[in-house]
Amino acid sequence: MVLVPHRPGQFQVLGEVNDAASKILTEEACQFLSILHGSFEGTRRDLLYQRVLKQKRWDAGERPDFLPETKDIREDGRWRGAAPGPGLANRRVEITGPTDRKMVVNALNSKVYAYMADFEDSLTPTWNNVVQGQINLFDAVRRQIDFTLGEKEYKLRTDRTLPTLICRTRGWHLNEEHFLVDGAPISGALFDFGLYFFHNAKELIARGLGPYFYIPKLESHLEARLWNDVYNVAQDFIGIPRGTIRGTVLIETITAVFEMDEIIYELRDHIGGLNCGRWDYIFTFIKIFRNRPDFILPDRIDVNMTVPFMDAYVKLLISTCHRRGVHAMGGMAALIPIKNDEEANAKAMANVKADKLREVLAGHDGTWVAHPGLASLAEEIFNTYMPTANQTFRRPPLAQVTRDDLLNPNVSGNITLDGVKKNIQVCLVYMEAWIRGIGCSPINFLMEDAATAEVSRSQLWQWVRHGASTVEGTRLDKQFVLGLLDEQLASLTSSAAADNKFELTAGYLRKEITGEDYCGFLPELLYNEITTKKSA
Ligand SMILES: CC(=O)SCCNC(=O)CCNC(=O)[C@H](O)C(C)(C)COP(=O)(O)OP(=O)(O)OC[C@H]1O[C@@H](n2cnc3c(N)ncnc32)[C@H](O)[C@@H]1OP(=O)(O)O
Ligand SMILES: O=CC(=O)O
Ligand SMILES: [Mg+2]
Repeated sequence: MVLVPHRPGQFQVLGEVNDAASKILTEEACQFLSILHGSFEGTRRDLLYQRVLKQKRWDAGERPDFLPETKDIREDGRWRGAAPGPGLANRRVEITGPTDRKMVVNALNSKVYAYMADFEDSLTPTWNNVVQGQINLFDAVRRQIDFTLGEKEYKLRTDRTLPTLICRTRGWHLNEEHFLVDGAPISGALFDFGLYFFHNAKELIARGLGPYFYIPKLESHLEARLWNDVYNVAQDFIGIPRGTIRGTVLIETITAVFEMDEIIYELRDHIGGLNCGRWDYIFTFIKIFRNRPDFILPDRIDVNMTVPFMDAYVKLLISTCHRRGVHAMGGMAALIPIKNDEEANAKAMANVKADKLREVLAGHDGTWVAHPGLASLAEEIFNTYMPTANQTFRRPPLAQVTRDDLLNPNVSGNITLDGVKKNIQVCLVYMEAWIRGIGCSPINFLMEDAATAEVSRSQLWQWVRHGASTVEGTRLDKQFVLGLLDEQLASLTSSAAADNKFELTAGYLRKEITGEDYCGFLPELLYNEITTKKSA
C-alpha cells in the first residue's frame, strides 16, 4: 500500500535540551517526529475513542468475543508471519529493564539472548528519563557507553556477542507533553519509536541486526495496523526496505487476546512474535469488568499463571503463534534474588524455576527475566527442554480455547486483610517512587512496576466498589480502607526522607481506591506530577 506521509509540522521542544540531548533532538529527527505525528495522530485519536466506546459495552454487560468480520483471517491456515530478524531466532532468555545508563550496561553484559530496553512499565516517563534513555541506547548501539559511576566502571564486555537490543516504547494512550507538533503533544509511543528508529536503524542494520521493538498494551488489530503503517512510513522515510523492522506484540489486554491472529496478520511483514504480558493482562481483566460483581478476584497472590483464565490465554497464544510460525514469548515472574536470606532466596528461585519450566513445557520460545541474577537459571531450563533455537516449528492443533475459558472469573483463593494491606503498600511505595522518577522498585522482594501496581490499585478499587468482605469477615468499605491507608501512610512517612512524596501520593490514591474515580492508567493519573515544561 502507498502511504503518503504528512508534511513536517511546526515542532516545539518544551523540555530542557542540554548538550547530550542535542545529539538526539536534532532538527532532522524532530522533523521526522513531526511527520509521524501529522500522519498518524488522527488515527491514534480515533482508536483511543474506540477504547472508550468498548468500555461502555463491557459496562453494559457485553463480553469481548472473537470478531465475526475477521473470521476468514483466523480460519485461513495458509498465511504466516515474517521470519525472525537477524539476531532474533534464538530468544530463549530476554532481560528487561529501564533505560537507565547503568542498567543498560548491566543488561547488555548479562548472559542473555536479548535485552528489552524499556520506556514503558518500568520507566517513569520524565523528560529526563526518556531523553537520557535515548542517549543511552544511541551510545549502546554504537558500543560507546562505557562510563564510571563513583568507584565502579561500567564497561561493555567484548568477550562474547551482546544480547540483541529490542526497544519497548510507550503505548498508544500516553502523550509526550514536552514535544508539541502544531501546538499539540505528540504520542509518547511515536516519540520513543521515532527517535530510536531515526538514529539507530541504519547503524543496527550495518551491525548485522535491525530496528526491533516491543509493542505494549495493544487493544485491537486496528491498533496493530496503525503500527504497521508507522513502520512502513518510517522505513520508506530513511530508505530501508519495508519488512526490516520487527515488532513483538505484548498480548496484555483482554480485548487483544481475541484478536491475536488478526494482530499477527496486520503486522505480518514485521511481526516478531507475541508475548504474554501477564501483569497487564490481569490488570485489564480487572479493569474492563470492574463494574461487575461477578468478576471480583481474590488476593493478587492467588491470581497466578495456573488459574483457568490465565492458563487459557497462554495456551491460545502459543498455539496461535506457532500456527503462524512466529515466536510465543513468555513473561515475567515478579520474584527477584533476595540478598542476605539464603532460605528465602532459595524459595524465590525455586518459584522462578517452576515458572520457567511451566513456560518451556507449555511451548514458549523464550522468557523474560527481571534481574541478571535470574539469567542462568532461566537459560538452564530452556536449554534442557528446548535444545533447538526455538520451538516455533511445533505446530500443535489450535488450542481449543473458548471465549468462556478466556473470561472465566473463577479463581480459587480469598480476599484477606493481608492482601488488602499489601495492595495499599505496593500502591503507596510504587507510586511515590514513580513520582520521583523511579519506575521500577523492589517491594517485599518482588519486582513492582506500572503493570503490577495497576493490579494492586484496581483490586482495591473493585473490592471497595462492590463492598467485598475479607475472609476474616471485614467489609471493605471506604472508611475502613481509607483508615488502613492512613495507617500505612503514617508508618511510611515516619521513616522516609524529608522530601518524600507520600502525602502527595496518598492524595491520588485515596480517590482511586474509594470506588469512584478510576483513571485508565497510573502513568496518566500521575503524569502532571512529572512534567517539567517550559511554557509553549
Ligand atoms: C510487567 C513488566 O512489564 S516486566 C518488565 C518491566 N520490568 C522490569 O524490567 C524490571 C527490571 N528490574 C529492575 O528494575 C530491578 O531488577 C529491580 C528494581 C526490580 C531491582 O533492582 P535493584 O534493587 O537494583 O537490584 P539489585 O540491588 O539486586 O541489583 C544488583 C545489580 O544488578 C543490576 N540490575 C538489577 N536488575 C537489572 C536489570 N533488569 N537490568 C540490568 N541490570 C539490573 C542493578 O543495577 C545492580 O547493578 P550494580 O551492582 O552495578 O549497582
Ligand atoms: O509487560 C508485561 C506485563 O506483564 O505487563
Ligand atoms: Mg505490561
